[in-house]
Amino acid sequence: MTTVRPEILALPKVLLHDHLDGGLRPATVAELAEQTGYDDLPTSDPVELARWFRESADSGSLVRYLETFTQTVGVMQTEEALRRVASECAQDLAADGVVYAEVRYAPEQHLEQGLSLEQVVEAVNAGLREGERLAAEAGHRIRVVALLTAMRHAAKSTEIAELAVRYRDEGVGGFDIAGAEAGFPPTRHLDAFEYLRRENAHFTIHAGEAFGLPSIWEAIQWCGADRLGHGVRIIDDMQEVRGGPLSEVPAPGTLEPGDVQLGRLAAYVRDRRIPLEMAPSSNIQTGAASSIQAHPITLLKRLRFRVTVNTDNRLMSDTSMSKEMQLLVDEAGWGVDDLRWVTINAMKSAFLPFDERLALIDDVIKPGYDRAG
Ligand SMILES: O=c1[nH]cnc2c1ncn2[C@@H]1O[C@H](CO)[C@@H](O)[C@H]1O
Ligand SMILES: [Zn+2]
Repeated sequence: MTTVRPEILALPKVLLHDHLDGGLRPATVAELAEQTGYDDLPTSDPVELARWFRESADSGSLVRYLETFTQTVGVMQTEEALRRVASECAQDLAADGVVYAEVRYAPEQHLEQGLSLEQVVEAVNAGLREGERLAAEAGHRIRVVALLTAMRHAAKSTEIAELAVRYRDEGVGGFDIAGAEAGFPPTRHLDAFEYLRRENAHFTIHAGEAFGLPSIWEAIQWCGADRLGHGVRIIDDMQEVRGGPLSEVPAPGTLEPGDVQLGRLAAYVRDRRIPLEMAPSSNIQTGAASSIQAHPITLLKRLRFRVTVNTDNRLMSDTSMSKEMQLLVDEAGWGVDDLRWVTINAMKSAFLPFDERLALIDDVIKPGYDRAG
């Protein structure tokens, strides 16, 4: 059990990778199931439900981890449910000190009871706006932008990319692909990515989580991703100077920068400042990393890759931005300066216009960290 210290809770945070359908309050899952007639939940007790999600997601396999989303997606099939989940998401993030968040979800997964893609996007947007307003009334200012995800095993990516462009001035910041990685390379969706580039739109790709370097390479060099979802496996393209591949070093997080040599792809990712959206607890659950102490994020930070800290799925990992930060402090030797650095990294990497990113850095993030001393 991680105990979050008040100093960490008070820090301003920026969250780029958080799934709307991975962040429901357990009590809301139970209530929505009741209201919408969903009867497949393993239990309706919120405490048991919270444990069920965490334990089921703890499988060490991305595919089994993803099975738990059947339950959350199952209760998010009406406008009212989507609006409520989005509103609570914005409020929960704000209460955790998050000042800017990009929250993603796959509109194509919310059509089971007859909603259109547009109704899904508009219901989520209405909920996010309501959540921002309620958070501000409670004394926490937050800005939340939606990212639209297409599922990599499906064939809707061009349609979803068009949806993201259509709503880009109404609360949608960009596009993503997610789902099981092995067998579904990002190049399957090349048409969608080429369309987005022609439209000057932004996108991130889940890559290098369950699957290795080829998926990272495709995401960047074929698809042109602005950012990588996770990208943990980039360490497979790094060598220990005197030894073998870093992926075989038990605790790469403890190596010094001088001990490490980068391959061409890793060097490219660092040279081009490609943001890595890492989520330590989630990466342990899916088997992409073995522990917080051994997580490559600490070495990558020392090597000055553009790393960011994220929650991925707060419900499945029983986590929050504050908990992820506290874990890195307690188990990987991070200090407040490191947290400040990754927070500014994240804000620089946001799918928001440059002047707005700068304003949040100068007016909110830096003063917040200065106050923390
Ligand atoms: O870590 C992850 N890797 C890949 N896919 C994911 C991860 N977390 C969630 N999703 C998938 O994204 C969908 C839309 O939000 C979720 O329904 C889940 O299937
Ligand atoms: Zn994710």
